[in-house]
Amino acid sequence: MCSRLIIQTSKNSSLKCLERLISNHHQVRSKSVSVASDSKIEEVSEAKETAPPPEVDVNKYIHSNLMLEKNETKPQESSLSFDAIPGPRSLFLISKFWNSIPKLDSNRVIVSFIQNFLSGANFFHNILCWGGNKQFFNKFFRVYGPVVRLHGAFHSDVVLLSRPEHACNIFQHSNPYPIRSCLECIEKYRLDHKNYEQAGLFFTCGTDWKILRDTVSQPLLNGADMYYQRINDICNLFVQRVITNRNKLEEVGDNFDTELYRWYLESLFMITLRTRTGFLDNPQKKETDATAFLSALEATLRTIGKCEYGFHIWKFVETTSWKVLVKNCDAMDTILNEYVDRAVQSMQDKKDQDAAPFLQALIANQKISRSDIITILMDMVLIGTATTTHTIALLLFHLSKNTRCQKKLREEIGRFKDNVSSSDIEQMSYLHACIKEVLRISPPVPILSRVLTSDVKIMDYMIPKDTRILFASHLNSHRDEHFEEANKFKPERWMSSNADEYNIFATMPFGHGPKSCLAKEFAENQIAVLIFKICRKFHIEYDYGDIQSSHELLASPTKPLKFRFIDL
Ligand code: HEM
Repeated sequence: MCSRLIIQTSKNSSLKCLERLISNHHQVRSKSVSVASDSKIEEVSEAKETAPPPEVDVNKYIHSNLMLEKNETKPQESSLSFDAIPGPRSLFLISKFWNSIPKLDSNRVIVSFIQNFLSGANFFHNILCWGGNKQFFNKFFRVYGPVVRLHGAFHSDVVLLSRPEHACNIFQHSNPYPIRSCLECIEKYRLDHKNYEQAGLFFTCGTDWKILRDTVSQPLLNGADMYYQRINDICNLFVQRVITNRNKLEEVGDNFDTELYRWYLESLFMITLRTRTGFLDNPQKKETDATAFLSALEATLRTIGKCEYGFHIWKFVETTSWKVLVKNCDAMDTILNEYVDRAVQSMQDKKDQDAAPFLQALIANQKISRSDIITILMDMVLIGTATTTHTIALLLFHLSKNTRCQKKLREEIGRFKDNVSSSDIEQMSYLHACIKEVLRISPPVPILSRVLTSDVKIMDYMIPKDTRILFASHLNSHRDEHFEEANKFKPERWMSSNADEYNIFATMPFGHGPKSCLAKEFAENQIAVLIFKICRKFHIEYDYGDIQSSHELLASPTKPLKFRFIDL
């Protein structure tokens, strides 16, 4: 599996810069680059080649009822070439020009630079990845059909897909170590700026990724189970803040999204580090670690969008956005290190073997370094905050517009005592249906991305290994062919006896397969407890029109969350 690429350069360029150029030359993020001093550049696969990947039964990721086209499951037979896939002709012509350059120009470093800077498909990939624009995707599919190819310079093409059967085919052909390619600015921050050995769970692949993932998943759930009482307390604190912050009309201000961030971070650090961090402390007069962390996080989430869209100029020049990103990530990194130090110290002082199972599991694993612990926690902050709070905001909105659903949910919730346990939450089937439904209508991560690890045949087209795939899964949520009255908020659909017949590839809010969201259960549980507490206490209204999902890089609600929380 080791791919080797030797590139000669006559220029005496900076090694660091070359590393970047070469690693950017390829989309496959699993590889690292080492630079030889004799001006030869070698790319070597970082994956531990000696350890073959374990056999994985791909069928377990595929829904039993799923209808596959016969020719897509069989070994590849006759097929149309990759070049036959339709796509914008202008990109095709531009790519023809750029693809001819290596033959004319011996200086491939410059070529590599230009590739990254001007690659048409990279540009589109950056815009579309993680969300892009719904109309943009729809237009491509309307004009070119269900399989669209965006030609890129130097063969860096992107294929756009959306149909569930195509997703099934992609995931079925994925190997046990899938690769995704996005959020490159965070990857660069960690590898180049912080000089960490690994970029973190979200970015790594191969056996390194498997070690991180296996170490983290179960202890995260154990931590949540162990600290249920404290999760209750943190939600109660949040409800208390709502009561304090409401105006005379019982309406919260337009900083309610930040309030949700506070709640999420307080819960996350309680569960992972067994530490109270003070995000919900009142009043927040002076600057504390919590307030500094929160403003750095908000700035980071804003800046990630600026860095990721369009051309990635920051790969070569320190742009303003890049500097802002570094400053704020550094600030979070410093505070996170302090939190971890405190948690470790407290574990040692108390000699409490059961404390912080999450942190203990990480520390106990010799293969996990201190920087891995930081990147794991940081991924949970960066990915978990936006997705979890987005889901809660959109669910509150749908409940406010569907008073029948709100009433039904309250009836279910009323059957349980206020201090809720994990088994109570498990029994609340309508609450779970509401969460599933809001994730179907407005998935916080609307686009899934993969880099193909083998050739895959979609319809009659053969798509080669290493091609980037963007899968616009959110489009299916709004198609009546997959969900009756698809645009309506109908939690009941998930409780009917027919619910099993929905195609699992028609809605994938947590992604799919081995690299799907590692915190699905954790997130659903956190959301459930907070919604439980809110609906127990308040009737919810919203007077400012329709809140939708922004479909940006990390989706956010399109309107201020000025809910009315009316005492029951
Ligand atoms: C409603 C809440 C959430 C949604 C909808 C969501 C969705 C997703 C999606 C779509 C992916 C990419 C999956 C793929 O490519 O197949 C992902 C990955 C990931 N999510 Fe979540 N997520 C949520 C909450 C969280 C939370 C709370 C955490 C952390 C505590 C988290 C941690 C991660 C991590 C670490 C990954 C990368 C996993 C890997 O590469 O192995 N997510 N999430």
